[in-house]
Amino acid sequence: MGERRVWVWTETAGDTPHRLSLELLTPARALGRAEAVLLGPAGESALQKLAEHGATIIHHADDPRYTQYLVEPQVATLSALIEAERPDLLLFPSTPGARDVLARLVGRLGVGAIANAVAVDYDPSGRLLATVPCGAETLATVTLEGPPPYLVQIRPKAYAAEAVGGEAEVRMVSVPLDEANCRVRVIETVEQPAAGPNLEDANVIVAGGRGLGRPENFRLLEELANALGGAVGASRAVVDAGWVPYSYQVGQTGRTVKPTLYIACGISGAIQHVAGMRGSRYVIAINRDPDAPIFELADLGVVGDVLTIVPKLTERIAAR
Ligand SMILES: Cc1cc2nc3c(=O)[nH]c(=O)nc-3n(C[C@H](O)[C@H](O)[C@H](O)COP(=O)(O)OP(=O)(O)OC[C@H]3O[C@@H](n4cnc5c(N)ncnc54)[C@H](O)[C@@H]3O)c2cc1C
Repeated sequence: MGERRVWVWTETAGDTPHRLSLELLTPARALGRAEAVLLGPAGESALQKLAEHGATIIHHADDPRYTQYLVEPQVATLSALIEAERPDLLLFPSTPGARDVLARLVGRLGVGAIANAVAVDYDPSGRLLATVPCGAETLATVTLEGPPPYLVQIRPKAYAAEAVGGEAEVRMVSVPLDEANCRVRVIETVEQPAAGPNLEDANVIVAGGRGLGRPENFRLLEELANALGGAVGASRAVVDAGWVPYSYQVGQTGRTVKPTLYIACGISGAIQHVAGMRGSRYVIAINRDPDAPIFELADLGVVGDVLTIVPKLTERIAAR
């Protein structure tokens, strides 16, 4: 058997590859020959960055319609490429766009896919193994039956992006783009301004839940986060209540974060919340209910009123 071909679905943010796609080049390199697929305009620096992170081949198409229209043209071209080249494994980042592409590929190609994986590997017999969290405490190892290609979507920060240096051959994709697939046009994109560091990049996250009582009390978390150089996150309960924007939400239907320190303030610790922050190195929980599930996972638990404890903590940290 020749070297495995592992493709990484690449999205770009501005003129740089999305950080989550760069992360996936790390397992791709470990499992075989890492190749990137990038559909849409991209500058030399984006291609260079992919090469630096270990892509040896970049399948690239620079037609602007790939980004002017939602996923259909990308899916049509990617499935034609897969049929023609038969890669062994495709890795997708956990972005909304990649989720959409993955689901449509499953329908088009009739193959299975694994979503939400935190690790991917092959066993000595060549069987694909992916590790997937099932709830807060359990990790399952799953595989895909049948012949490749296998499709696996990986969670953020499951792997670290590594600039290993290197050169890549850029192969321009020759699949013609069919106008019939250009049906859903992007009219406008609006970036929601976020204060403080991006949640996914933050080393410290101070997250708040319904225990804060009122939206105005999020100010206390902002002050603590500022003192620690961190970002503010939230549970879905308070996002649904309109206290903070969706961009703050941590959990199964929000962001997956992996900071060094996660301070959960007035958050009960529902499994859907824990799914998004269980990878945090240290967890401090402040909750007035000593039986709150969040304490099962916390390295340090403080039983008490978050509205009293957080300002004191901020004061002490700011005084240092
Ligand atoms: C399909 C699905 C997806 C979901 N996705 C997500 C998701 O992505 N993220 C997410 O967070 N949730 C998600 N949820 C919702 C989740 O199940 C919980 O409802 C939610 O996480 C609860 O938020 P909370 O902890 O803020 O509120 P609560 O569960 O109401 O907990 C509030 C906590 O605050 C404590 N408290 C109250 N007052 C104080 C005080 N003064 N001081 C200290 N502590 C206090 C209470 O003891 C309690 O533990 C999802 C649910 C479903 C069904």
